Amino acid sequence: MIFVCDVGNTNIVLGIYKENQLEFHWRLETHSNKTEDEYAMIIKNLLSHVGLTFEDIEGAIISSVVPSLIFALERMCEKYFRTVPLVVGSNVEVGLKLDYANPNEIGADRIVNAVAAVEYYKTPSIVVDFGTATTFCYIDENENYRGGAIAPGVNISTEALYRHASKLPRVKLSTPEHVIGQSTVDAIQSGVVYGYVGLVEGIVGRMKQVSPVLPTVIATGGLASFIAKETDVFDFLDPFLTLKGLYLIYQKNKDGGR
Ligand SMILES: Nc1ncnc2c1ncn2[C@@H]1O[C@H](COP(=O)(O)OP(=O)(O)O)[C@@H](O)[C@H]1O
Ligand SMILES: CC(C)(COP(=O)(O)O)[C@@H](O)C(=O)NCCC(=O)O
Ligand SMILES: [K+]
Repeated sequence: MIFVCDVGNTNIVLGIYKENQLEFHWRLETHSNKTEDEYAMIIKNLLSHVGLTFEDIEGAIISSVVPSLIFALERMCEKYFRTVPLVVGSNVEVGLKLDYANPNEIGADRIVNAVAAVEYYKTPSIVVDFGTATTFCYIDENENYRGGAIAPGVNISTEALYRHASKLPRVKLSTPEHVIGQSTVDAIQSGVVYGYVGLVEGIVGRMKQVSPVLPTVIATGGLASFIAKETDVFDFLDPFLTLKGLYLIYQKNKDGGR
């Protein structure tokens, strides 16, 4: 079984692949100061809950946009799974041309998403990942990663509003009944939800305008299903795109590609 793990700024999403299928998946809170031992014990419990142990894990791959956790999770794999994990970004072949001023700068999650998009969907494509940030990545018809856009995420945008305006409360992320809000809470929900839908449709629309062929638009990330309910801009909703990409990269590299 193969352990796949994507560390985002809010959540760590992890899964177990067995015979090319994602058999189990879980979501943990990201704590950038947690140690390899702490994460190992959490994961030990999750595995045991589905009847697995560390010994069942034959290989591992990690992508992380939180640098301090790369080392901890690498150590965890070595110490508890007894396997050296592949880490996206360090000597791992992803099989995509990265057309970016400095390719080392690209978030590992964005690269992994692009790998999965190329494998599972028709290019050109736009991957929209709704996490702490919302990222948009354009992959052209020659399967080149061409960059994209990074916007403040849905939750942190809402958070900023409540933190910086004394009279505005923290509100639950929820679609209001009307765009014309009749209370402060309704008005904030309208601004956040419809504002965000506008942002997404706007960026995707502009990317379509500069794409020679109509791109396939794929949504992923923890908040994708929430936004997808409010717009028809997406062709596909694929919540596990990042884990799928990790498994593809694992397979490309497992036999000494490193
Ligand atoms: N099981 C879930 N279903 C729907 N939304 C979720 C779920 N778990 C977390 N979320 C939402 O997704 C957000 C995190 O999205 P994610 O893509 O994991 O972010 P990041 O990659 O930046 O850590 C959380 O803040 C939460 O609001
Ligand atoms: C843009 C991101 C913060 C998104 O991370 P996430 O929302 O998944 O936590 C991450 O991909 C990142 O740190 N990228 C580096 C900059 C870049 O991709 O150009
Ligand atoms: K992510």
